[in-house]
Formats: sequence, C-alpha cells, structure tokens
Amino acid sequence: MSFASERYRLAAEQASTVARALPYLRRYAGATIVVKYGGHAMGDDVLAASFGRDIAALKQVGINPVVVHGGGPQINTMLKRLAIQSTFVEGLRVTDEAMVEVVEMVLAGSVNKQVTSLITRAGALAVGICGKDGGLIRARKLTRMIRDPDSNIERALDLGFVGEPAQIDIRVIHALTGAGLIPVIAPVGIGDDGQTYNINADTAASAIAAALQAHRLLMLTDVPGVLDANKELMPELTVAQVEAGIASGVITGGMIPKVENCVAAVRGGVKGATILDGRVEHACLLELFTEGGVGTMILG
Ligand SMILES: Nc1ncnc2c1ncn2[C@@H]1O[C@H](COP(=O)(O)OP(=O)(O)O)[C@@H](O)[C@H]1O
Ligand SMILES: CC(=O)N[C@@H](CCC(=O)OP(=O)(O)O)C(=O)O
Repeated sequence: MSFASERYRLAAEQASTVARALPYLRRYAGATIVVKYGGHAMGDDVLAASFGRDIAALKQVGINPVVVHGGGPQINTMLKRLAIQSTFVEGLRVTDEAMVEVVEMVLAGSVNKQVTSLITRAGALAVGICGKDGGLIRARKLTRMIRDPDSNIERALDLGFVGEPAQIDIRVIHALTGAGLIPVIAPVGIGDDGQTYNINADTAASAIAAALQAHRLLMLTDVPGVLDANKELMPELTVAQVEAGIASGVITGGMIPKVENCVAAVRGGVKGATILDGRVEHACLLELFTEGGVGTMILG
C-alpha cells in the first residue's frame, strides 16, 4: 500500500469514529451529567488519568460534567495511620467527633484536590469544593431505624455525625459551570448549627443530580452494573424491578443504597441514572457515546 493510501485509510478510520459520536454529541449538547467517582476507582493511576481525560473531554465537547467523589478507602487509610477504629452500619461509617474531622480533612482536602488535579492535568479547569461551600449541601443528622430480630421492636441507631442532604443550593455549581469550570464536590455537608456532616457520596451525588435536574447520573463502581441471580448484567431496571431485586435478595450490600439513590434521582427528575464499571477505561464515554451504553440504567 502506498504512503498516500495508508494516510487516507487512517484518516477515514478517525473520521468514522467522529461521525459515529456525532448523534450523541448532539443529544448531550449543553446537558448536565453528574458523575459519582468512588474511592476504589481512584487507587489505580492509569484509570484515574483516564477518568480525568474523560471528564475534560466531556467539557470540551460542550457537555457540563459535575463530579461528586467519594473516598471511603482513603479515609480508612488515614484512620489506620491515626490508630482510629472505624465501624460501618448498613454501608455507612459511624462517625464520631474526632472522625468527622478526619473525614473532612481527607474528602474535602487531599482527595478533592487529587480529583481536581486529574481533570486539570487533562486540559480542563476543575474547581474543588465541598458541600459547605456556597451552602451547597445543607445537611441534617441521619437517623436509621433498625428492627431487633428477637423482640421485633424498632429503635433508632445513632450514627454520630452522618448526615443526609436537607437542602441543595445549586448557585455555586451554576456560578462555576457558567464560568466554564468543572465543579468537583466532596460529600461533606453543613448543619443549621454549623456542624460538619459526613454524607455518603452516592446520596450526595443523587441529591445534587436531582437538584440540577441533570440529564444523567453516572455512578462509577467496581462491578459491571447490577447483576441478576446468574451474575448476568441487567442493562435496564425499572423502579419496580429494583424493589423486586432487593426483596428477593438479588441486590444486596452496598448495591442497595446505590440503586436506591439512583431511584431517588430519577424520581427527582433525572432522565436516567446508570451504575457502571469504573474499572474500565473510558467508562463514562462508553456509557454516553454508544446506543445501549455499558452499565445498568435505572429508569423512572
Ligand atoms: N445484584 C448485584 N449486582 C452487582 N453488585 C452487587 C449486587 N448485589 C450486591 N452487590 C455488591 O455491591 C458492590 C458495590 O457496592 P459498594 O461496594 O458500596 O460500591 P462503591 O464502593 O463503588 O460505592 C459490588 O462490589 C457487589 O459486591
Ligand atoms: C456516611 C459515610 O459512610 N460516608 C462515606 C463518605 C465517602 C464515600 O461515600 O466514599 P465511597 O464512595 O468511596 O465509598 C465514608 O465515610 O466512607
């Protein structure tokens, strides 16, 4: 093959990739996409760099990504160094006064700046904030009820300074996106009394996506999506199917709050919430720029 025809072949290949992406670029032009980036995915440098490039690429093609990150494993590492024991109830970290200080330091400090740097290094401008900034997440103490299996009596569990979003003020997000910047949000909220609250990152992402009336919520995790009893990926789930999956014990553990937060997002007006594999390079682009997507979409 001559040099000229090889040059045309390569160019045709590249052009057809662009042509295939065009309908999706049109579909998502100007759309807000909230991406929840979990702490597990951050451990791998190659994947982390790929995540940063994907978010920067979304911005560069006229989409408005808003990143909400976790950092559970990073908090664990710091607590271990400080010799502080940590316990979880139904996937939530019981957070006392000493611990909430560490949680804020790690989430709103090192992790937030790490995620911001990933995106900025990829050529877009990201700004790291937490739920306290601009009054973004007003939180209230979360109370969890559990039923004693022996007595069948329900009682409230005290999780300490674990919060849930009471009110979301999106002005700071609009101020950033309006200036061409990408908000990167740590899930730490502020109570009416100024108290710092530790908020599960999936819950924060869902509440922010609903408040923004986002086009899509993408939850990056460490499985391909929601799997059925045969461990097969379920590409779509209705709210009724989610409820059935939990009732039958097919959806368990950390996947329960994840699907519930997706349901809350779609009920709150988000068009589609997807759980997808953050261990796959370019997971966000694969989900958004292909017809079927790759993960499990929870439909309203
Ligand atoms: N039906 C299911 N499909 C997929 N994963 C499930 C299912 N039921 C339970 N899981 C578990 O949920 C986990 C994801 O939740 P979690 O560990 O809390 O995620 P993250 O740390 O990303 O927030 C998976 O690693 C898997 O072990
Ligand atoms: C209340 C609560 O459990 N908060 C979480 C916040 C971080 C988080 O959710 O991080 P991942 O998404 O990486 O799991 C925690 O303390 O670990």
